[in-house]
Amino acid sequence: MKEIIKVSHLSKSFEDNPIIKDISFSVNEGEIFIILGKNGAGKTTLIKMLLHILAQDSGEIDYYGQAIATYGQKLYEMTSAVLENAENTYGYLTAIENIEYFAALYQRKIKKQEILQLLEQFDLAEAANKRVFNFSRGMKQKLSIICSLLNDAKILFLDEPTLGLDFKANRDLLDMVKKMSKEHNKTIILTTHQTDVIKSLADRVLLLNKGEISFLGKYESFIQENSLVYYLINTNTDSYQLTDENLADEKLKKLIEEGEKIISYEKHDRSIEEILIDYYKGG
Ligand SMILES: Nc1ncnc2c1ncn2[C@@H]1O[C@H](COP(=O)(O)OP(=O)(O)OP(=O)(O)O)[C@@H](O)[C@H]1O
Repeated sequence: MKEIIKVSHLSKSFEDNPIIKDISFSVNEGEIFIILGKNGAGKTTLIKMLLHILAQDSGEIDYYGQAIATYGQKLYEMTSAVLENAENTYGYLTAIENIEYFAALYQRKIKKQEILQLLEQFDLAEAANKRVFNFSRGMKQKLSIICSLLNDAKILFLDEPTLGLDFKANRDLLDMVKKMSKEHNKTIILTTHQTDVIKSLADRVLLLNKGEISFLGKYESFIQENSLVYYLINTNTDSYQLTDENLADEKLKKLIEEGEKIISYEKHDRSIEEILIDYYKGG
């Protein structure tokens, strides 16, 4: 697997407040790499450094073995980004005009038919000729994503891309991201708080905690290493959680002997939500 981004000993503080502390990792070509961490963990800060929008205090970021600073304008041909709350679209232009504008910016010829198809795909066809300042947040987000896809960049950064999207748009976006990675070999670096996004997309995850990496590896390993089976007994007055099956059986017998009314007795696998809550509590 080809390594395309290499981050070494990266650090960043804001007003003496360390946000990223000496982290190192690399991103491989064609993978979907998800950066996780609770609110304020430094995900957006990290992405901005990877895009050279924000300068690091120390450490190196290399693209294809070459320092990020040497790329200049070329970095913007190689990468594309939809940042959190970013208003990359223009309110006084219509949806079609925005797409035409961005296509021209990226020197890409695009036919009206193709624009309409893109809008259709994201359920924006009806708003094609409406000015964007009247759009809802979700509609603007969808249009931003369409525009970010126009430069055909090899590396795509998506900061909470599904925020504000309705169910269908969410599903369409996940399908599209998966297709870009698996069929078009694009590298996707994404942040999200939504576990359906992690579950359906993640090849590898990086978990930021107090500015450090608390997990880096394949999504399957993340789940396996943190997996936990437990047994849950619910009575009409209380609930008991035990990790050992024999102890759970004994507890159940005892409760029955004591005359407790058992509502349910279930085996559970710890979910990704529970795993992340535990990590985030620790940070
Ligand atoms: N320009 C800045 N000046 C000062 N502090 C900043 C600046 N940008 C970010 N921070 C702080 O750095 C920390 C990390 O912010 P960041 O936006 O990277 O977090 P995040 O992981 O993306 O959070 P969220 O999940 O809420 O989007 C926060 O405490 C934030 O207040």
